[in-house]
Amino acid sequence: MGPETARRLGDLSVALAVVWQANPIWMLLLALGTLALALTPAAGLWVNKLLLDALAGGVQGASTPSLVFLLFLQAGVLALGGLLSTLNTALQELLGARVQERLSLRLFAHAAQLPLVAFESPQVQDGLRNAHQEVSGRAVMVWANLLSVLQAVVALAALGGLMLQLGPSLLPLVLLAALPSVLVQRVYAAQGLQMALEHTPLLRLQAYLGALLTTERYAKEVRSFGLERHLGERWQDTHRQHRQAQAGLTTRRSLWSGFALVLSALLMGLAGWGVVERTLQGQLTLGDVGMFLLGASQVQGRLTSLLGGVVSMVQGLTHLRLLFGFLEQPLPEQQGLHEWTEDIVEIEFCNVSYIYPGTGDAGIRNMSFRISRGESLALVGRNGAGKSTLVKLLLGLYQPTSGVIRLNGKDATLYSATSISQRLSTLFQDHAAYHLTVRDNVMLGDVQRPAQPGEIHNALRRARADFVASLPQGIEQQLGAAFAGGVQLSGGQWQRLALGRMLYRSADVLVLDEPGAALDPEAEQQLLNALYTESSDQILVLVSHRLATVRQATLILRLEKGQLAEAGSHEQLMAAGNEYARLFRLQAAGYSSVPAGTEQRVQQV
Ligand SMILES: Nc1ncnc2c1ncn2[C@@H]1O[C@H](COP(=O)(O)OP(=O)(O)OP(=O)(O)O)[C@@H](O)[C@H]1O
Repeated sequence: MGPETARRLGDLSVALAVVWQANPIWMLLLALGTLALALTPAAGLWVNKLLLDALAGGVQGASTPSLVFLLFLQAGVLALGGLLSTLNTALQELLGARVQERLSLRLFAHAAQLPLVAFESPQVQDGLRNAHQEVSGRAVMVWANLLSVLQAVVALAALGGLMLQLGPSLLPLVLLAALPSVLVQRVYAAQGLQMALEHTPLLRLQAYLGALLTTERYAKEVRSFGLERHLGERWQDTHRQHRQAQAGLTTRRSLWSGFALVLSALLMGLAGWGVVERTLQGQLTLGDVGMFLLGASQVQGRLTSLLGGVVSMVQGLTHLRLLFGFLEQPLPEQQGLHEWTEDIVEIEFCNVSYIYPGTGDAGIRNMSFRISRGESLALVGRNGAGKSTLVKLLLGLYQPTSGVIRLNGKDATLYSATSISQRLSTLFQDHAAYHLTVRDNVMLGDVQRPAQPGEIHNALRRARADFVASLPQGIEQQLGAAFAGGVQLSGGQWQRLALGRMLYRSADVLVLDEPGAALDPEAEQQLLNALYTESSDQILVLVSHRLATVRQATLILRLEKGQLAEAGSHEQLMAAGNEYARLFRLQAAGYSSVPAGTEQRVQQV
């Protein structure tokens, strides 16, 4: 057995185990129903032959009751087949939904454990997209395909037995006639899958462009920049590329299928001529002719199902490999890592560098500093200086390329990232706006503890989210445009909720990346003043471009091109008189001076 076959068999057993775990009784019922269904074509055919022979005999005086009995028997076989098909379809749907649920949860759990840096890679995004598509009923389909193969084998054996009664050469001819179509199906199914895989990045781009045109998040910008047509054309371009490739495949498949059908009709004609000849010679009855005519197409149908079932099963397993391959991807080593259980009272970066994979030198280099409980750290610097990268390292979202991050003097890499992150709480620059209720937006900050209304109100009060009181349904108010009854908030209001979420979590370290992004300067100053005083038993980390808001920080780090350019308190940095001092004076002058003539113009307005 080759490695490819061995892997397929391995995948088959995993797929069947998944279905079994979803519901073993339904799985067995489906097997029983399918095998019972396998016997109905031969039974129908045999009753049909008896009926035709009885009718032919009737001319010479066959009994009416036996004819009626045979008619009822035929209707009964038909009805049984229909019932079994309906039952099987229902079982497949029910099983499919259960399997989808279980596999989706496994996929989400796996994706959640992937390191952020893997998540940011386009290859992983492609893999995730492909894997996500396969969680639907694919595993159940593989089981159904396997059953349909068994069903076809049983049905073929029964039908073949009947056909052999008509002569030895008929069955091989009929079987041969089904082969060309199956071969064409096999070849083009493989090519279709290959194309789907090659087109994954293109299809993801297409879906992304479609989302830009249809989701509320981008609607504002798309309209104000008039991007509808431009984005629509780019979407159409990706769609056209995929459509053209697909059209080529469809055309070739259709031509070959047509050719296969003609070949198959010729072979069937040959077999039919044999039956007619023997009937004319009196060797076969009218019932036998009827049995051949119906049976030949039944045998063809079953053979097509048999080979088609094998093809679909192999194809299904190839698709499932995309999912299994994703789930088999190694996750960061968690074994041997300790659970972090202490309060974090000190963070130390020792010569820490982090370079983004594949970028050469983007990231941060040789960062060293220490900050303790009750102190605050401010990160300042131009766009792209490395502030957010440093924050992500501190949050454990990235692991240092070199150097060590120490928490309370202990190497952070020896502890599980999840247990450390429970001690941290963050307000991200691009924080989420959950289109759920106000309560949800806050309590998502700590889903581990039961939500206490008092604590939610407290977090909202500390975040100065006073606007919640004026919402028609207070903290139960649905927010955003995604669902009915949602109230839309301003950028600053969403940010205050994100702040409430951060404060709701009782953390040792509070990290605020650009809290002033959506707050007016006064609100930002008030908020930070409160945080500087309220967080006396926490460590506060703040990223800001407004230097007025960082002057109270215990330690200010100015980053430049990924490196530490200046470090010290506000007073020390001002006394040093370098870039920080220059920028601070520049910003302060900007706030205090009113350009000449402005007052006069304002009065005129
Ligand atoms: N996911 C990423 N992959 C590759 N490079 C990145 C990634 N994120 C940031 N970078 C690069 O790393 C450098 C530092 O970026 P970072 O986001 O830390 O800057 P920043 O100081 O937070 O900037 P800003 O003030 O604009 O938020 C930049 O050169 C940026 O291009």
